[in-house]
Amino acid sequence: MKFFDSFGAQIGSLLLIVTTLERFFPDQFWATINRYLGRFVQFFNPYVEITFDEFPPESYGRSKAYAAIQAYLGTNFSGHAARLKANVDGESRSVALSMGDYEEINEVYKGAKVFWLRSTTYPRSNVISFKESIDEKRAYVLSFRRKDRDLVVRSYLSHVLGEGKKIMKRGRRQRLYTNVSGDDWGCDEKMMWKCVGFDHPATFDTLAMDPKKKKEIMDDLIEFTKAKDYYKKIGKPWKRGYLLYGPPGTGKSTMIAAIANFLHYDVYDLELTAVKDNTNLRKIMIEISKRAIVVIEDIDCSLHITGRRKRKKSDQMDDDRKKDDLPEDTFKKAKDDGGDDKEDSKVTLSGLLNFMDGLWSASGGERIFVFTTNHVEKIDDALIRRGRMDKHIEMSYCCFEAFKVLAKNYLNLDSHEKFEKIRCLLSETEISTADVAENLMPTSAEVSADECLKGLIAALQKVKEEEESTGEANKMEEVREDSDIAQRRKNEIFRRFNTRIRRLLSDK
Ligand SMILES: Nc1ncnc2c1ncn2[C@@H]1O[C@H](COP(=O)(O)OP(=O)(O)OP(=O)(O)O)[C@@H](O)[C@H]1O
Ligand SMILES: [Mg+2]
Repeated sequence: MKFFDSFGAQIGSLLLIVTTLERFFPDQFWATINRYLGRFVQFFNPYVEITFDEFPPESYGRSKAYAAIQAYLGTNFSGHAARLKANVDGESRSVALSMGDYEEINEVYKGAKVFWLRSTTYPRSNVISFKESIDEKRAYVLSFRRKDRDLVVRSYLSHVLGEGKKIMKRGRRQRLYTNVSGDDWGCDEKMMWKCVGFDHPATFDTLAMDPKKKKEIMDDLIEFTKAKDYYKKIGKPWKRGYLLYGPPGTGKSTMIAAIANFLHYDVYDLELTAVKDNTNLRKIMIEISKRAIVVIEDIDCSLHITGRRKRKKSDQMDDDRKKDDLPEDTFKKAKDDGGDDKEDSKVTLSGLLNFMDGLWSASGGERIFVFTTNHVEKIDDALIRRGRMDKHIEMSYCCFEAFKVLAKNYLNLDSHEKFEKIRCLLSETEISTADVAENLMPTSAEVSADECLKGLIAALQKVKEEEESTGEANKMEEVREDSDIAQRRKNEIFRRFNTRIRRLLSDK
């Protein structure tokens, strides 16, 4: 007891001395003391330390080296560590293990003993929270003896990074990313993309389109993936652009899924309206991994980047009203609600072009850009010129070849007596592939393939009749318009003639 009393008193006096010294000497003095103390300790320390930060301050995004080390250690040493972190992949139910905080493991490599420590530094905060902070700084620290420096730096590190990359590739699932709205990044710019596993079942086998066109696209994709050296030789970034255009329900989104599954690439679904400005667009770009498909759906609906981007949105709405024949009062309300230029996103055409062609676009490589639109004529030519969008693919209304793919997939039919009738009707009507697919899907197990085809024929006939009646109506409208114009012309001639006669009479 006596010992503790005197020990406590000594600590108390020491603290008093330190506080007094702190008050009399400037911060600089203490920084210098610290530095020399560090050097002194370092001089006698037989170990060297290398730190691999998860988010190195001098570079954008998550460190690839950190991810590779995590995979390497998680796979090879999960049996040795006492505390582990588990990352369970919901759909595939696979479990990826990684070292827990402050867990240390060691390994002997070609006679050299190395130590790995996973460290986490927490931000200084006055608020106590039990939730994982987004500002935590995680790192792996590698320690080894000075004498092994060459072996570790030259050989061991490349062994770890190489093996880690291989493990990551083996256990990798395709992912579907979507960008988080710029406002929600807060101070954490690591959260630009959110992702889920990509499980879309569409493939080129299930994609209904002309087989010749399909093969052409598949060949183009294969050529692209093999052409790394070629792109390097001609001095072009290794990327390719596809523009998919056509009416709704003709398979544009399905085609993107088929491409992703064919190449086993991740899909980055870029929602441009959620990107604040060009700077954010560039930051987002840098985060995209290589071997990725960057998709911008309905590009014509993105503010500021369509062909007539300099016009005010309200002018555009005036045109739309005329086209859609909306009643004046309904239109006025819609215009008041959203017609003014609320600039949610300030991404401009030049920002987008820079995103695709600029210096940053080449970082990573092996990227495919896909734009989709229902109105190709509305898009600025600069955006879709050849070289930027290398391939323009029209997804048009369902043709007989596309129908045959659907019949095989949905009803397991290669041929049927009703096919001929369907072929004739398809050549006379404009129906989306989605509508045809809908009719081919049996509503219950009792519905036979024959009944499905009958249903499709009925639907096609209905579409044909509607098209004919609208065609008639349009013709009548045209005739009426023509006669109106003729009448107006007649009136105008008559008016001029009258004026001239009156002038002549008054002159006399
Ligand atoms: N070419 C096709 N091959 C196979 N299925 C198709 C095809 N086109 C449409 N479908 C079916 O119709 C549904 C809608 O198709 P999808 O979303 O790909 O059309 P889209 O062209 O992207 O339409 P939108 O322009 O409205 O986005 C799909 O889920 C699919 O079942
Ligand atoms: Mg779509």
